[in-house]
Amino acid sequence: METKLLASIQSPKDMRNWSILQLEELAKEIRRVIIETTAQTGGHIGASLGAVELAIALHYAYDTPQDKLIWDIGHQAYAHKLLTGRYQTFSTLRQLNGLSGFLKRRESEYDVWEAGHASTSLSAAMGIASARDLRHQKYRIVAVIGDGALTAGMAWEALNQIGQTKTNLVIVVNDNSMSIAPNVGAFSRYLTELRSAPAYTRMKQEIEQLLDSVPVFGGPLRKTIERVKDLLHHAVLPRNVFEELGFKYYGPIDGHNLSELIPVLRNAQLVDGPVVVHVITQKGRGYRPAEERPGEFHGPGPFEIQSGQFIKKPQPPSYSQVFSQTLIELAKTHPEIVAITAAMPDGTKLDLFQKAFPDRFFDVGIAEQHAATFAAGLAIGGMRPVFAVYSTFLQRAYDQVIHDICHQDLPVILGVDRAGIVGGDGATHQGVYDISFLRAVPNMEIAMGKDERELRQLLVSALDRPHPVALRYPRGASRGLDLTEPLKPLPWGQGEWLAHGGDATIIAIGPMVYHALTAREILAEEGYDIGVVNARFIKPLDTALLRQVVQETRAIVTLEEHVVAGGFGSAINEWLNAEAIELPILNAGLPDEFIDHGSASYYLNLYELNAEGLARRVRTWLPQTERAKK
Ligand SMILES: Cc1ncc(C[n+]2csc(CCOP(=O)(O)OP(=O)(O)O)c2C)c(N)n1
Ligand SMILES: CC(=O)[C@@H](O)[C@H](O)COP(=O)(O)O
Ligand SMILES: [Mg+2]
Repeated sequence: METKLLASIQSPKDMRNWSILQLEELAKEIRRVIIETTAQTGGHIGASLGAVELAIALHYAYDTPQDKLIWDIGHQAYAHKLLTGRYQTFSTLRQLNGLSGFLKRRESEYDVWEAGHASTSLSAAMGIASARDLRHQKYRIVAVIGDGALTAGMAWEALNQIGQTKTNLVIVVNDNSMSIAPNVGAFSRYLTELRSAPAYTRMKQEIEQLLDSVPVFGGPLRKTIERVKDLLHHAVLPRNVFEELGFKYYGPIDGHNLSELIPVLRNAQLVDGPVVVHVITQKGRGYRPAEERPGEFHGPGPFEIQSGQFIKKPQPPSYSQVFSQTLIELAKTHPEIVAITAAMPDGTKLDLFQKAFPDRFFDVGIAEQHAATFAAGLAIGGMRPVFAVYSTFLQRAYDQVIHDICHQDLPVILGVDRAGIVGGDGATHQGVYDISFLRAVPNMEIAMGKDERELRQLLVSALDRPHPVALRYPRGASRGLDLTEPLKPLPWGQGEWLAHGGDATIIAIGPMVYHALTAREILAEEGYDIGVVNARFIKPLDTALLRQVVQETRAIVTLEEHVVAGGFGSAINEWLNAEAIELPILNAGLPDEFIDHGSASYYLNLYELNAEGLARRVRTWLPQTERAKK
């Protein structure tokens, strides 16, 4: 791949005196590198291809890293990575020990803000701007936020403050009219209207340029000119929402045209007060399959460049798919079932439900907090809301779960998707905290089946519950079990004693049960007698079953793909303590540290949570418990 220009850049400074033609050539090289790399590694190709010119123009117009460039989410910032010294290591994107798929402060001084979750950039920018102002510093700050991320309340909370304080801050609204799926909501519709009013904006810019060209001789005349401008705004042109909130607005601007972008970004820096630069881009720009199928190319796995076909081994359906298909089956006879997503119809596979029941499906945008309270309202109104949400994004809605769903004890079902280690997205996206934070909330019931068959059964059972229920299931393919048998409920609150064992019993949750069963076999060959319990329920615990287990076993091992702190094992510890049962207990789970990108199987092995690792741990631990007794 010929990448002469890109290879010559060690830092953005190296391209700051280049011509527009050279920059356009650079954009082509960057696109090729993004396409060829993500074809191997997978990753957020669509958004990143759409922001190539934007990244070039920003680093060209601003004196980064002295000036602070903040990217919302960070999934669109591959060009930023390539321009800031990471071209040589770019092939390690999202791989274990390689570059993060998002921004990482430890990776580069150009990565001012780390994210992964949406809509944090404006608050962060406002915080940095306040610190700058309080410390009488002079650098510039620019935040890039997508139209999707602008559907979140948090972004508006920040706009509310920025518009009032009038600090110097530039916000680039990167508008491609897409979230992961097509963007939704009234504000998205409003942006579309703004997009289609270029004549309005041009006219306004022309008037302002004309007035700006009048020489200013001091205060009174300047005031008059400002007044004329204001009058013009009101008399001739309606002010848009950003202007009403106190921002100067430039746009809409072609986000792929460097000759347009660079001068506007430079102008924006000169304005006293907050500015919005509204930039129109195309998701997947420059790679036909991604332009044509932007949803599929938001964050795919590896693909074949020529055909745009994804390279996928045939696999059983994902847990998300099983969840959604089961919900569809149930919805046929339960007209009260409605499904909710917060901007993840594809990832949660609720897009299938949407096709089957368009009127009973709601995509509320990147608005997990609203989604949770909206679900509570639906429950009050007599519907049976099912909010399918990634474990990591449910974190956003914690207060709503406590205050709106659980406090009122409403029968909302949370489909907690991506529960466990997620792989390439890494630390910001791991679904490894939800047991701890949900378990603490009164009325909440939490379950996780050992496989997709149990997921289906648990969903049927959850429908009969008069309380909030969280059903956890992992990312990726299920086990491939036959799912043709008629749907029937599981007895609520009951675990499954799969194997008896005197030396120790492993009490596991979710698909970890299968690792426990294999560990039992490995240890059996060495003479250990190990039992296995499929707990199924994290809350309430099946205490009747646990009481029998503790009478037959000399030690307990808990196993979960979740942090140990406050997790499933902690629930068992609490119960043992409450019952004054003195048995040695080993809590196998994830440590108290953020877990970076890398495959789930790698981390399960590293933390000795897979069958071999668990067998190793039990083998070392059991003799210690015996010694301790003596
Ligand atoms: C709180 C939260 N919810 C959901 C997501 C999943 N997510 C990642 S990117 C994205 C779409 C963002 O759209 P936009 O900001 O317009 O950026 P684009 O991809 O279009 O460039 C979504 C929903 C997330 N990262 N954070
Ligand atoms: C950036 C982001 O938050 C999403 O695009 C996320 O990466 C999707 O994850 P899945 O691949 O698990 O759907
Ligand atoms: Mg978008």
